[in-house]
Amino acid sequence: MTETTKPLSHKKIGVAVIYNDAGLILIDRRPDKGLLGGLWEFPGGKIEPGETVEECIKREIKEEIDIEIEVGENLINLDHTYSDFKVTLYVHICRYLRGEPKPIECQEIRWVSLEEIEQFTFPEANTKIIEMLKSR
Ligand SMILES: Nc1nc2c([nH]c(=O)n2[C@H]2C[C@H](O)[C@@H](COP(=O)(O)OP(=O)(O)OP(=O)(O)O)O2)c(=O)[nH]1
Ligand SMILES: [Mg+2]
Repeated sequence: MTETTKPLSHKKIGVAVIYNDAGLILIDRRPDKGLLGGLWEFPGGKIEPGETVEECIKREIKEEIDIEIEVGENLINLDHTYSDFKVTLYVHICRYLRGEPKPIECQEIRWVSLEEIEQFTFPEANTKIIEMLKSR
């Protein structure tokens, strides 16, 4: 018997952990329909050809949430394999600058503390990110 295995698609994603001046972190809830539907995430999206991670993060946050941020240090880069695709998440710590957050591509946005974040369900790949944030 011959097994044909299609290579998994591999997405490279810039991810923002955005802190405001009160020390809260911005999270958003993915649409119910589609991939990882209804789960909470840190805002971000696909890195386009020719773009740096920092440029990607700034652009995605403007497009998806309509706020301005300062992209700071790299927290972690991590690979994760879901059942039918792979991701590499390039995660940066960011600072909220200005603008009223708007749920343009998500269903809900919240500012939460690191203690509260436990109560929200994130994709599997995020476990490590949250662990890293707690150990800082
Ligand atoms: N932005 C973000 N994406 C995350 C996190 N954790 C995690 O596993 N991901 C995954 C989910 C998605 O597959 C991918 C983000 O890509 P995306 O939301 O821009 O695009 P997508 O794959 O949902 O949609 P598509 O354009 O491929 O149809 O990274 C996270 O905390 N933030
Ligand atoms: Mg996205």
